[in-house]
Amino acid sequence: MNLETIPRQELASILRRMPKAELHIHIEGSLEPELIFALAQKNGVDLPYPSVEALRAAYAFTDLQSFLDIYYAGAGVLQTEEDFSAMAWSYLVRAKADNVVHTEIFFDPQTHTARGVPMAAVINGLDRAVQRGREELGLSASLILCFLRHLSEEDAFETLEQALPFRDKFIGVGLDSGERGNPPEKFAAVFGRCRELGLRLVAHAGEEGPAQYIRDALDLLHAERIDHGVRCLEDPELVTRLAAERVALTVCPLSNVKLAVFPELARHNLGRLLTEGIVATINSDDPAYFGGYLNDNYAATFAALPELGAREAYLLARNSFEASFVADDTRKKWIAALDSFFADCCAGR
Ligand SMILES: Nc1ncnc2[nH]cnc12
Ligand SMILES: [Zn+2]
Repeated sequence: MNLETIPRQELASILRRMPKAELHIHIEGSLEPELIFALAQKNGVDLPYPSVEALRAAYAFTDLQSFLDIYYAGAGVLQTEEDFSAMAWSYLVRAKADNVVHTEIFFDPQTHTARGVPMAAVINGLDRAVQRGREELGLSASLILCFLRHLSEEDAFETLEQALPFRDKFIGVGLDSGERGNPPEKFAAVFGRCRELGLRLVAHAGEEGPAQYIRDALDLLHAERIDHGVRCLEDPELVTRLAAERVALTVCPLSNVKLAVFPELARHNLGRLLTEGIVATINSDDPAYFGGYLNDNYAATFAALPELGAREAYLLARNSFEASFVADDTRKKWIAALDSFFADCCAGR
C-alpha cells in the first residue's frame, strides 16, 4: 500500500470517511447549548444566560479552569436517567455521522452525585444510550468513570464505592478536571484499588500540568493511556519512553487551542509527536464547547499542519484502534477494515 500516491486534494474526504475510534470525549462536554436550555426548562433549573446565543457567546475561554467553571454549570441541568440517556444518544448519532466505529466515553459522576442525582440515574442513563447505539447504529461504545482531581481522594473512594454495583457498565477509570496543583500522586491509592478490581486506567496529564505529571501518571497510577500528554515534548527522555512502551496519547487539537495550550492550530505539536514515534490519536474532548466533533478536529488539524498527509491519516486512525480497550480479535478486525479502506483509496476507488 503506497499512501504517497493518494492526491492531497482527496485528503479531506478520506479523513471524513475513514473508520476511526474516539478515545477522549467527556459526555458532559457534548451537551449542546440547545439541549442545556431544553433540559433547564424541563427540570426547572435557572440559567444565568437569557438565551442559547448568550450562552454560546460565553464560550470564550482563557485556560482550563475558565472552561471548567462553565462546563460544570452546564452539567447542572442533568437530573434524570432520561436526561443522561438523551445527552449520550445525541453524541452517538454525531459520532456515527463521523464514521466513528468505536468510542470510549468519559463521564464525571461527582458533578452529578454532589447535586443529589443518584449514581444509578447517571450510569443507567448513559448505559441505555450505549446499548441503543450498539443495536440501532452498530456503534461500539464503552464508559470510563472519571474522578475529579480538584476533589479529595476520599471523595474518589466514595464515588468508586457508589459505582461498584454498576461495575459491568463501565470498563475503567480516568482522572480529569483542574490539573495544576492536583498531581497524580493525590490519587495513587484509589487508582491502586481500581487496578486490583481489574479496571482499565487512564489519566489526564501534561495538558496544562508539567511533563512530570505524565511520568507520575505512568509510575504512580499505572495509567495505560495518557489523555492529552502534549507537554511530554518538554522531556526528551519521557518521549523516548512513551514511544518505546507504546503508551498512547489521546490528543485533542481544537480543545488545546480553545484552552490556550497552543496559541493556534498551526503551532500544535501533533506532527512532531508522530515523528517521534508516539502513538498519538485525535479526539474531540468537549465538542460542544470547543467548536467541533471528531471529524472537525481531523479536518482543522490537517488543514493547519502541512506535514500531515495520507500516511498520517492512516497512522492516526490505526493508532485509535491500537490504543482502544477492546478485545484483540475486534481490534484486528477494525484494523483490517481500515487497511482495506486505504487500499481502495490507493487504487483510486
Ligand atoms: N480538557 C479537560 N481537561 C481536564 N478536565 C476536563 N473535563 C472536561 N474536559 C477536560
Ligand atoms: Zn479531557
